[in-house]
Amino acid sequence: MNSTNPHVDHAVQVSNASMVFNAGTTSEVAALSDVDLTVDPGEFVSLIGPSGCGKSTLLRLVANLLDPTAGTVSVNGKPADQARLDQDYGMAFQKSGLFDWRTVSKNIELPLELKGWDKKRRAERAAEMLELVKLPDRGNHMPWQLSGGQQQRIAIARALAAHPPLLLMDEPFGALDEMTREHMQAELLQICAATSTTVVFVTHSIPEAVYLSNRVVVMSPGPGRITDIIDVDLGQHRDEDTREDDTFYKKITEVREALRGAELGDGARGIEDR
Ligand SMILES: Nc1ncnc2c1ncn2[C@@H]1O[C@H](COP(=O)(O)OP(=O)(O)OP(=O)(O)O)[C@@H](O)[C@H]1O
Repeated sequence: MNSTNPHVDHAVQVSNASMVFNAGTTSEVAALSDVDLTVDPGEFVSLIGPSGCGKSTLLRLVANLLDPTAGTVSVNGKPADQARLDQDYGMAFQKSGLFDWRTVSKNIELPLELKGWDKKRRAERAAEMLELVKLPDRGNHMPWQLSGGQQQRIAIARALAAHPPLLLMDEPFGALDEMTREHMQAELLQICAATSTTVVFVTHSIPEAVYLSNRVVVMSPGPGRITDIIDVDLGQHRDEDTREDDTFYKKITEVREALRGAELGDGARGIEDR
């Protein structure tokens, strides 16, 4: 299944991290300032906040796509660069990032190839993942023959294919229609529960953050920082009825109020109430 080390206390630990782009120039941006965030193994944590508050930057630090200008980031108990080399996480970002010269199946198989899986096992897992994202007959298509939402589902299938211990997701469901989005949310939760996968998830949708998460991290811009962390406990077995629960609505209100508090004077740009 996955290689979560039960002796590792934290899946992700970000300590005193700051990120300044273009330091010392007229286009200097303090994207993150003094961010501390610890994510436990098996937890689902969402990052929410207005456009430009540093959500993607924080996720990119965890993925070791950026190095912080100050502070440290560790993943699975190792420095972030080592975790990247060890392929300790899967990623699904805003843009699908599929390779146009590989078929859909070959895209999904890519992380499995890197892990040395044999051809038969790779093909079986790719077929399983295509079923999961409800595109069972698209394996031999090229990515550019699919719609934007379908490409995004394939990117999610690829991120999940190797059942990595950690998933880093940046608005992965943003391009999907509402029904597919809710279906993917439910599937993601099931997979994560079955495989004890930890998830750090960036979203603009308050209900999505509340439905999925154990904790919702609220951020604010100028410079990007964490202003609130809200615990959510909707139980293990969330289903469609969960979305009608009083607790669900209460938590949505709590997150909305935390965002308002974080954004006083900055408006609620980019936050969806759906
Ligand atoms: N490579 C970069 N070079 C310079 N500035 C950057 C770079 N990447 C991000 N920034 C700046 O850092 C700040 C945080 O950006 P980031 O993309 O992390 O925000 P976000 O909260 O994910 O926004 P959105 O919700 O719009 O996706 C922004 O002001 C952005 O312009």
